[in-house]
Amino acid sequence: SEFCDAGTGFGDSGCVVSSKSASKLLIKGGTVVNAHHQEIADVYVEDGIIVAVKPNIKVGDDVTVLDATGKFVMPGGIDPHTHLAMEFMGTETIDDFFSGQAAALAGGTTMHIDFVIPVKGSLSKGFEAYKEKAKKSCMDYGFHMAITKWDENVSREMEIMVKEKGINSFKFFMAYKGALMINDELLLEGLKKCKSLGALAMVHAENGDAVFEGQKRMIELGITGPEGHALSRPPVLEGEATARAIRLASFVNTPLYVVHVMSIDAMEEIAKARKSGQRVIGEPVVSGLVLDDSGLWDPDFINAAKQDLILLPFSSSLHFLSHFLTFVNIMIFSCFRYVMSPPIRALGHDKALQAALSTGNLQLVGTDHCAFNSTQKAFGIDDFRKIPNGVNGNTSYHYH
Ligand SMILES: NC(=O)NCCC(=O)O
Ligand SMILES: [Zn+2]
Repeated sequence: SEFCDAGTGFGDSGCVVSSKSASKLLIKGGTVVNAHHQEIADVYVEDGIIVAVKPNIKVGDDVTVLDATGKFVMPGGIDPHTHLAMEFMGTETIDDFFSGQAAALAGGTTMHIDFVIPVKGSLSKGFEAYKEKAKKSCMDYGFHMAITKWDENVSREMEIMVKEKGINSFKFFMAYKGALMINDELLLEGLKKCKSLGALAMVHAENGDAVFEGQKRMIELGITGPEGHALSRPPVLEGEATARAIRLASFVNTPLYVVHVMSIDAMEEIAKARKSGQRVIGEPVVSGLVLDDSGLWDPDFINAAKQDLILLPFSSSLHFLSHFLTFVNIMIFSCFRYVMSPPIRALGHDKALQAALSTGNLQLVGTDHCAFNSTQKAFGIDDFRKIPNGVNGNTSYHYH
C-alpha cells in the first residue's frame, strides 16, 4: 500500500521498508514546526533518526530527497484515545486498524493508543482478539485495556498485561449500564490493583445509573431523537462521576487519567484536584474542543432540505427517488453523527476546555475516534438510546 511504501510498515501487515528511502532521507524546503518556533529548513534523517535541521543541507546521490516546499514539516501526532474495530452497541465501528490508521496518517498522526475490550470479561481473550484486529496496521499503535468485571482471574490477568504484554493503563467505564459499566466496588478494586502494579487507572466519568434514569425520563416524555441523548446525560452527571473517581483515586492514593473531558463541570473538578496536589490528568477530545451541541438540534433541517431538493438533477423519477432517499438519509442522520458520550455540550464548554488546555488545567488531547456510518447510526432512528455512541475525528487531529 502507499502507506507501507512511505516506510511506516508495522506488525504482520507485510510492509517492507525499502532500504534506500529509509536509511537516508532529506526533507527539503518545508516550514519546520517545533514546539518553540517555525522556520523554513531542511530535515536530514539517517536510519530513522533526525540528524540535522537547518537551511540548505547538501547531500549526495544516495539520499532520497522529498520536496516539502510550501508544506509544513512537523512531528507526527500521538492520539492517546481511539476505538478501531470496536464491537459496541450491537455493531462494530466502521473504521478498522487499516482504514482508521490511514485516516490518521492523512492528518499527520503517526501513533495511536486503542482500547482493548475484554471478551466476556477475559483480558487475555480481549488482547488476542485485538492483536488479530491490529494485524492490518500501517502505523504505530499501543493498547490501553478496559476492565469490565472483577474476580481473581481479572486481577491476575491485569498483572500479566503489565508484566508480559506491555499494557499499563486500564480504563473503567462508569457509564453504559448493563454493558461496560462497573460499580464503585469494582472501581476501588481496580484502582488498588493499578496502584500495586504501578499502572495508570483511566475513567470514562459519567454516572451510569443516573444516565439510565435520565434516558427513561426522556422516552416517557416522548423525546426519542438525538437531542434526548444530550438531555438525558447533562454535565452535572459528568461532574459528579469525575469528582467521585478523583476522590476514590485519592482514597487509594493512585494517579488517575480522566478520558474525554467534555464539560466545564468535569474540567473544574480536575483543576481543583490538581491544585490540591493530586495526580490527575484530564484529556479533552477534538469534538468537545471544537463543536457545540447545535448539531444535535439542527434547526435548519427544513430550509436546507428545500434548497438541496431544487438543485437535485431528477431527469427520471427513479433517479429523483434515489437522490431523495440519499438526501433524507444525510439530513436525518446528520444530527445522529454528533451522538457520543459524554455528549458534545452547549456552546461555552468548548471554549472553556480550550482555555483549560492552554493554562495547563487539562493536559493532552485525544480524538476518541469511534466512527459509525449512517446505516449504523440509523439503529436509533426511533430511540436515541440505540444510536451507536461515537464520533470520528482522527484525520483532523492536527489541524485544531
Ligand atoms: N465516546 C463514545 O461515545 N464512544 C466510544 C466509547 C467511549 O469511549 O465511551
Ligand atoms: Zn473512548
